[in-house]
Amino acid sequence: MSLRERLQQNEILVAPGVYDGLTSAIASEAGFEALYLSGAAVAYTRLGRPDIGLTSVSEMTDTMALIRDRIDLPVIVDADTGFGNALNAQRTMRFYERAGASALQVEDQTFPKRCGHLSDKSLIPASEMAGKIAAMADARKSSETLIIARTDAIAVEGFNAALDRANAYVEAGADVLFIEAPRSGDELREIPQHFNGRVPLLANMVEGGATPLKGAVDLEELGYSIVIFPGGIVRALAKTAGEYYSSLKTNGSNRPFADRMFDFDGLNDRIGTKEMLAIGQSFEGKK
Ligand SMILES: C[C@](O)(C(=O)O)[C@H](CC(=O)O)C(=O)O
Repeated sequence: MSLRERLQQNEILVAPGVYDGLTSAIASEAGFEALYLSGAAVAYTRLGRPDIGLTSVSEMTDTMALIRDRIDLPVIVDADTGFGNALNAQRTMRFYERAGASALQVEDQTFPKRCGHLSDKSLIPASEMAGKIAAMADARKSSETLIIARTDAIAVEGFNAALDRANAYVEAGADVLFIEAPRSGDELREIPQHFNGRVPLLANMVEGGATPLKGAVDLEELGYSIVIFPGGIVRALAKTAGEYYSSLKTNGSNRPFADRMFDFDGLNDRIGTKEMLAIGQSFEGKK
């Protein structure tokens, strides 16, 4: 089922953040129907840096291609600002689509962007963003590749201006709206009331960010169609990694940490080593 078809169902789509083949494989095994390739998660893990526009379109495209080679689920990919103007955004559309993206999320910040939950953001004019969305729609090979328009206006121009921008982005051809960082339960509630089912809405849950955290059931009830949990996996893994390395440094051995990690077979089971080797052998005429 395409992402577009899935969004016609009433049940909210929960897309966890991923950033490589391993996280995608594990998330897919956990039973999710779609994944979110988070720019923040790529910046955090590959660069060890904040989400402030440092990652390139090539790094994101490579990551998308690796994920597509590993799993079959629809992947929503973070395209940040499109990595420049409308022409850059078209190139990003072509790259991501070829790498296997099912949806691109593009935002109206100036370049270099910053995480929507950091302060001091700035925006391009709404008309320029509308042009970027139209340019991306023009560049896509398949109308099944969705354009998710994000506005960061709440923090910069206020709540009503964000709604105005979002309306303009739907006019320009956005398939889904992502109003970034509502600051209260009221704002979170008012967004679906305003759009009243006219366009699917995405909610973004960032642990410790500007928006009160809600679960998928509550967000579905409010009227959201998609919820992403983009950076949760990195926050979980970074905590474990810190504890793991300090335990190894202190103890000179992984024995005290053994019940918190896979052993050799455990990890191989997780990533399907046996099955893969068997496929390889079958092509070598050994079985
Ligand atoms: C959605 C987001 O753009 C991302 O890169 O995943 C980030 C999330 C985060 O920083 O945790 C965002 O700007 O909200």
